[in-house]
Amino acid sequence: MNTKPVILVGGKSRRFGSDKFFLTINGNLIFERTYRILKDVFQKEPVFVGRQAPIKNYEFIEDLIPNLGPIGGLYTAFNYFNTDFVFLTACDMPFINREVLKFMMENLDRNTYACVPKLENGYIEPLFAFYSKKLLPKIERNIEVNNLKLRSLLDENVQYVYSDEIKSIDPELLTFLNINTKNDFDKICKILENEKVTDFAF
Ligand SMILES: Nc1nc2c(ncn2[C@@H]2O[C@H](COP(=O)(O)OP(=O)(O)OP(=O)(O)O)[C@@H](O)[C@H]2O)c(=O)[nH]1
Repeated sequence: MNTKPVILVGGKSRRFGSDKFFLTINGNLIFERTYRILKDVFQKEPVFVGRQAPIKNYEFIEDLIPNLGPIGGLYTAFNYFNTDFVFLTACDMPFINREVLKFMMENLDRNTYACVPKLENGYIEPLFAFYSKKLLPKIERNIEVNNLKLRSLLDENVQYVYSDEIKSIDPELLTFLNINTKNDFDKICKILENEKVTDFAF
């Protein structure tokens, strides 16, 4: 199935306090790791959505409507790319797991509107998920009424990938860790020190 991989980079990093896009771990930019995994799995260039290009050699597109949050990035991507699906992820998730992504891609139901991880506590992970182009009219309606939660797109025809399946690949569900605050960043550095992450080669 034709999928465009998208890395969201339009956030304000208010809680973190400085631009998360340029965040490095052990001297390596997090987004470069994400980019490489997406490129390998989808066999096409990912695109960064949400800001003007701060660096060369990557494709960046600005949000068509600024300050809507992740749904604005999804809306922009569907307006630029005529693919069946967008795979949406964030620039602040340092441990995304290539095999989890492959598992989702290989099991993606072509008729679903979205394919989203669902954890044991019922929590879903809309920033590591596939979205069908069929959702575009709903995205437009929701933006019009200022309903900006990605979760509000997920009320019908959703394919869930459950945590027992994901845990068999990524036992600690590190894929979904994201960095919101400096505290989160410290925790993530500790996880690396303890070598819990086996797939963290840059
Ligand atoms: N394209 C785009 N991406 C966004 C936007 N807002 C947030 N993101 C991205 O969505 C992902 C999750 O962002 P959040 O942590 O929820 O928001 P943030 O703005 O980065 O951080 P806070 O200001 O602390 O909420 C990150 O990859 C952000 O770059 C937006 O308006 N447009």
